[in-house]
Amino acid sequence: MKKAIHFGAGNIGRGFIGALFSESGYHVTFVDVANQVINKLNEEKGYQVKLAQSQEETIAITNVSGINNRTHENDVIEAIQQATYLTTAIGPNILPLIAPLIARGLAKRITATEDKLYVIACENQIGATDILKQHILDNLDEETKTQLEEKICFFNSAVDRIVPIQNQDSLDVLVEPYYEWVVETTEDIPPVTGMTIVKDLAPFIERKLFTVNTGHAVIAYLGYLAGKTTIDETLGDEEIVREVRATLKETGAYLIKQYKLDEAEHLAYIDKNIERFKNAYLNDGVTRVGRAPIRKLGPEDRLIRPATQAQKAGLPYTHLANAVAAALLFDYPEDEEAVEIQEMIREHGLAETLQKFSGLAEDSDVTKEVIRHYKVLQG
Ligand SMILES: NC(=O)C1=CN([C@@H]2O[C@H](COP(=O)(O)OP(=O)(O)OC[C@H]3O[C@@H](n4cnc5c(N)ncnc54)[C@H](O)[C@@H]3O)[C@@H](O)[C@H]2O)C=CC1
Ligand SMILES: O=P(O)(O)OC[C@H]1O[C@](O)(CO)[C@@H](O)[C@@H]1O
Repeated sequence: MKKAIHFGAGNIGRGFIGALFSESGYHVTFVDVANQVINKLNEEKGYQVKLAQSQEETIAITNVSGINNRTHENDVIEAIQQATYLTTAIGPNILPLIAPLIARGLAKRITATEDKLYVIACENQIGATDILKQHILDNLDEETKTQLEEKICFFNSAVDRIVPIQNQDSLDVLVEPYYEWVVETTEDIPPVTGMTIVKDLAPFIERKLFTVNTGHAVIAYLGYLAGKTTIDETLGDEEIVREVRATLKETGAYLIKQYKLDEAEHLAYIDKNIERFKNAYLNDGVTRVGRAPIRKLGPEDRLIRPATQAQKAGLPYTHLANAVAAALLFDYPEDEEAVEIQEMIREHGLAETLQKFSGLAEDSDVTKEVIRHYKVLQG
């Protein structure tokens, strides 16, 4: 049986990527630090993926097991020897932490087999696999690096499926029915059900990140400010729906210009995604979708990059600036990054905060527009 090793047995790991490998006839070894999940995977050897929709539909996932990478490093290295695919869905900030162990597994593998291994990071981040690859290379000597280039293939990808926080007592995962997994390669690679291959990922990942993720983030931050709990509840507020659509028209104008997209098709894509967000069966919390605001306010991420790109192209970005202001007001005390932003604003002010986390010059037009909106939202 073909094997895949997947880092991160969380929502996307079990509910999307691991599930697709299992459906494609692979044995999936999940690697995670969550002992409870790993033990359950080894005891139950399967779980259900439940579709968040009115009619009940579940998919049985079989042929799975788990390894705890904190306590069983050698087992992870062994599993890397056996795998055809190595994937991650672990969070962009965790990639540097798992890279040293992956590097050890790859160093052993390239001396033992000519078989190719395909590495794909499935994270909400532009160039996540390139970033993972760099962290892996940083842990290898020059000779191993050269051998690695011949035998290990690294492909960037875009992953799109909404998977909310789950009941932690069960391995079962509730997911939205829709999904898209786009992988960039020109090679012929072993087929995986549900994987779409493209030669150039840039338009796909930017379209996805700056529509699905920008839209979702706007709802989360405005919803949080309005005292809402879930995404669908927030979208019951027509004023917020208008603001989301206006923001996505701004990212859309940039995407249409940059990638020569068909305008009508892109507007339909925006509408489709707003409908996806309204799925009440997901019961998706604004604090999950708004999580990790420092990452979300990063220069290349879903709010800042479309704003700075729009500004450079002479396109409007005022609704994006409003979204950034709302993100700066996300003071959820259980989110470490939200707490850090609030401390930074208190101690150093807004302009310095945006300079530090978003790479914006303190006197830039985007910064000025964000500060203007911040004052309005703050009331
Ligand atoms: N949930 C969603 O709807 C979507 C999430 N994504 C992306 O997928 C990635 C994963 O997101 P989720 O599955 O929602 O997160 P999650 O929190 O459900 O899963 C992450 C898993 O990684 C594990 N982990 C954390 N640190 C680790 C370490 N050092 N070593 C091994 N395992 C570790 C955690 O225990 C957890 O099981 C993120 O990059 C996210 O942006 C992308 C599309 C949709
Ligand atoms: O997973 P992140 O990057 O924290 O952001 C949450 C976002 O990603 C998703 O999980 C889906 O791509 C959405 O639910 C949301 O837009």
